[in-house]
Amino acid sequence: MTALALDGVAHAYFGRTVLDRVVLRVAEDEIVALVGPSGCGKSTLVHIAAGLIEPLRGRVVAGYRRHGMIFQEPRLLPWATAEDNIAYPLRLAGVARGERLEKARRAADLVSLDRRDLGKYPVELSGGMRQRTAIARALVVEPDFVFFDEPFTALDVALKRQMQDLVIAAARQARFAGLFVTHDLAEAVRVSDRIVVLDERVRGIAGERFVGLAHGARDDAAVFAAVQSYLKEDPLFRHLHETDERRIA
Ligand SMILES: Nc1ncnc2c1ncn2[C@@H]1O[C@H](COP(=O)(O)OP(=O)(O)OP(=O)(O)O)[C@@H](O)[C@H]1O
Repeated sequence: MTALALDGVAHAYFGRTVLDRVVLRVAEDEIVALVGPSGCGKSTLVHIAAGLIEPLRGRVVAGYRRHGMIFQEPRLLPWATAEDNIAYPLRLAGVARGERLEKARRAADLVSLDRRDLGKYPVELSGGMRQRTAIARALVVEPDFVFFDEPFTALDVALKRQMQDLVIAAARQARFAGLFVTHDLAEAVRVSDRIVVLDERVRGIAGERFVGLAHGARDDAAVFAAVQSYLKEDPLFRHLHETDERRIA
């Protein structure tokens, strides 16, 4: 079953084509990472896929029922507590308060947010807790698809690692498919089943690789070895190596 299909998607800003004839499928339960150097169109593509930008040409077919979205900044409502922020999508959907809060607490448990922190306002939370709150808000609607747009880029290395584990665990537990934008190849190897490489020279997808590691076997050493082998031996990743100065590996 296909959770998401992009067919011949094209987009341009002020007449400059950024994406052209992009074809991409995401299967049910599959997490696909979109990687590529800065400016190659990753965010544009994920925004089109999520329905936030209308493509110039082509179409997006959503096979999922409900989706969540996690951005680089948590984008929380400053005047609402963590709990009310998490429950907000349910409020918009007209869910009764009791059920809303119960679901918000369950989503908070999924991302290991402490119950004691749920009554705090965003300004009282650490950066990690704010991002956990944003993840819980995406998961509260029980999505079967989640869009991630560089969600952990602003976090420090240890926290980033924790959040990646959390996504992997949540994806397995809640069984959602996802499209995960990152410029960090190590992150792509850790969280995804398949890595799709964007290249601005082809205005779209240059190629893809399945991550041949079992989910339980993605420790630091295995991820590092996979990244090194992609960068050194696989021509598909050469332009990442050459052009992305923000690369971590
Ligand atoms: N709203 C916009 N108006 C004009 N140009 C834009 C707009 N958004 C993106 N672009 C341009 O389109 C290209 C692709 O941008 P996009 O943000 O999709 O790339 P990206 O791969 O996500 O980059 P990064 O990794 O730096 O976030 C870039 O050249 C960017 O400058």
